Amino acid sequence: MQNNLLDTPIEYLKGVGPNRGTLLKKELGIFKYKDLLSLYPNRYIDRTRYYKINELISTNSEVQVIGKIVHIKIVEQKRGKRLVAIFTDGVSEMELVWFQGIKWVQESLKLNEPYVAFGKLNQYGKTFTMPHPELDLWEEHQQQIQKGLQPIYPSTEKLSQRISNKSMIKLMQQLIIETHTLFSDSIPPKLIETLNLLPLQHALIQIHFPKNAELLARAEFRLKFEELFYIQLQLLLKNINRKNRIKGHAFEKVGNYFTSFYENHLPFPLTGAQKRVIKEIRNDMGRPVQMNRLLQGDVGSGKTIVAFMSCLIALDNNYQTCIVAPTEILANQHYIGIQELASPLGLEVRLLTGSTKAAERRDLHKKLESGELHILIGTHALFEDKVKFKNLGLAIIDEQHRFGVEQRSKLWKKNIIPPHILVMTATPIPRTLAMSLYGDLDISIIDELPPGRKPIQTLHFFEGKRLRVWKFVKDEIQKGRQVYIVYPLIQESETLDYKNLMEGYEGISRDFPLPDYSVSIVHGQMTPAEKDIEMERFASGKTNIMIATTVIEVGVNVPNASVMIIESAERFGLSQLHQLRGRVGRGAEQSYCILMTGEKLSNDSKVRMETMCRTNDGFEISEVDLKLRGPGNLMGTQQSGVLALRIADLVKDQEILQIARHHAIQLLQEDPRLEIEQHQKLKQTIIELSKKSTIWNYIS
Ligand SMILES: Nc1ncnc2c1ncn2[C@@H]1O[C@H](COP(=O)(O)OP(=O)(O)OP(=O)(O)O)[C@@H](O)[C@H]1O
Repeated sequence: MQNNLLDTPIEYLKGVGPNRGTLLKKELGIFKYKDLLSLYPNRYIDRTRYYKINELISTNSEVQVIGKIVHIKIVEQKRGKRLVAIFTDGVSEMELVWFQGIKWVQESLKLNEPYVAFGKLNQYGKTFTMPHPELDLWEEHQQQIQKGLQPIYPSTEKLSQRISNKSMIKLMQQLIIETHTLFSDSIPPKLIETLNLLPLQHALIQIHFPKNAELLARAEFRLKFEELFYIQLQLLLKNINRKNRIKGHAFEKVGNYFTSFYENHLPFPLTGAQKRVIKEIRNDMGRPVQMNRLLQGDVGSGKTIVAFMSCLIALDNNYQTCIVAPTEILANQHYIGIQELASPLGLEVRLLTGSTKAAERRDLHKKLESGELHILIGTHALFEDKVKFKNLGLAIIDEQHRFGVEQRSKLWKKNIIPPHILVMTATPIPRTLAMSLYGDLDISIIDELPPGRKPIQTLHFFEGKRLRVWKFVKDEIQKGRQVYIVYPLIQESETLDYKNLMEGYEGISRDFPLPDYSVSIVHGQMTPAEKDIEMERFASGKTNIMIATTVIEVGVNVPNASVMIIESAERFGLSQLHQLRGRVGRGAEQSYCILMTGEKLSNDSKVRMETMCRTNDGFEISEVDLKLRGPGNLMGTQQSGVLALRIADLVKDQEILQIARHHAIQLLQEDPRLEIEQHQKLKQTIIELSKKSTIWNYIS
């Protein structure tokens, strides 16, 4: 579809004009013919069936009835006037009612002429009424082309006042008449045949004006497939292009650091999954092509050691490495973990965050430039221009969400040959989202937990059971364990009665008094140094209880902490709950996660609590989260461009997405540059899409 007519400004369409045109632009972002064409209906109403009045049963459903108006009256009541038309099909009667536009309607109604009345039903006593029906003379009704399922278009309050659904249908009919000869397929004929897809022209007509449910389903499939297929092609092409275009360091050498660590200093045997993933990374880094790999693993699956051993590959080839984390606490945790692994090898590991002192920074910058510094760990402070590596060979980016792409590319600019990139995610991402958001990256998954872990037991308690929970906590502390208690808010919300952290702190200090118990507290309003001191007190076992807000959500590693209590758990999203729970279960002891909530829970909250109690599998949890919250919310707004799908839905259309990805991969295996004749049209479409696509900008 690349004819100029489809690029015509929408106001030129017959029936639109400047005023409606402005509204369409403002309210629905429809600027051109082609934008209107892809305004797909929200739903459809079956207008193939005509009801007799004595067949009507349920109210609030939309029905159409054939009959004649035999009498019109105006009824005056305190609340105002209404126009009532008695409508009969020869056997029974019902009432058509108008509260507005009474004069105009009254003048236009014709007595004893056959009409089709369509609308929602109400019932008063035994009488059915239809307020503000869509009323067509039978003769006109028959002439309308549209007789199957009637589309209901997305609208807004403002728009519906000026363009009714009926007018929208007329506009769409007009548009299709004018443009349908221009729709031509970009999907290669072979694929259309393999998947038995409706040709584009049919699909577009059927999506707007479906003859029947079966054709509608085929049209939907075709258009959803096409949308997802094009996105997948763009992502995969991006990956191929990058591999062709962007050189990388070939780290062929397996040297002393890696070997010595593997042979002499491994703190534990690696799991099969860790070994497999390290191999994948090593293969990637051994080739003269930039690595762009996503490392996914559930909480506690052991990503840190994989990250560290990847660093060793670069270091063995005389290149530096860095690890970037989204928060200071997380950067700090990485620093502690990596430092511990690195110390037997005599590596220089440093931490750079917003709170690093000037003198420390100066020293760090110097060592970074001279190459004395091997592994730099930090926050986004690492992206500042002043930070200059001698030779950065690998950048590991720990992300909660896919953000910071521009910043990431800043790292590249620091080198002529860009570093290999390993993106780590703290939260498992549902497969479909991973395929869409990270479809341009190669993916490694650690799908196995270290051995000997006892699954965390998760229990949900209502507030009323508080004493029982406290008794349990005391017993666990008695056994030498440590406990986290997490609160959602720092300051009391005016509107909602949630636990306040400080109040909680006071309460807990009372319920768990010195000298038998000691309590640490960490929250967002403390300085990083204050947080560190408190974390350290807890980590070293000086305190038994850590009270915190979600600052401890990711990255905290205190194996002796075996109880996690989450207060007002209904306030947290699923992935947050799962992350918090992941702070326990890191040692050999049986661990517990206790979800405390108020008595009244929304349905969503119930599902969240049930899911948490049912499973420890982060991937399963992220699927439920995706269903509850939708892709946009799940991944943050930054991705809205990528996820602004016109017809497909990443939750409901997972199967179609997989088919689309499969065929996109297959097609590019045969023809990685889209060079063969039958793919030219497709190539053109993809180029056009990529020009304006947020996907493209977003990834580069
Ligand atoms: N193969 C293994 N065998 C035994 N213990 C392991 C193994 N791999 C990692 N661990 C231990 O498991 C714990 C969790 O590992 P790590 O901190 O790397 O997890 P993670 O994947 O980064 O999770 P999170 O994102 O929750 O921090 C650590 O205490 C680590 O020492």
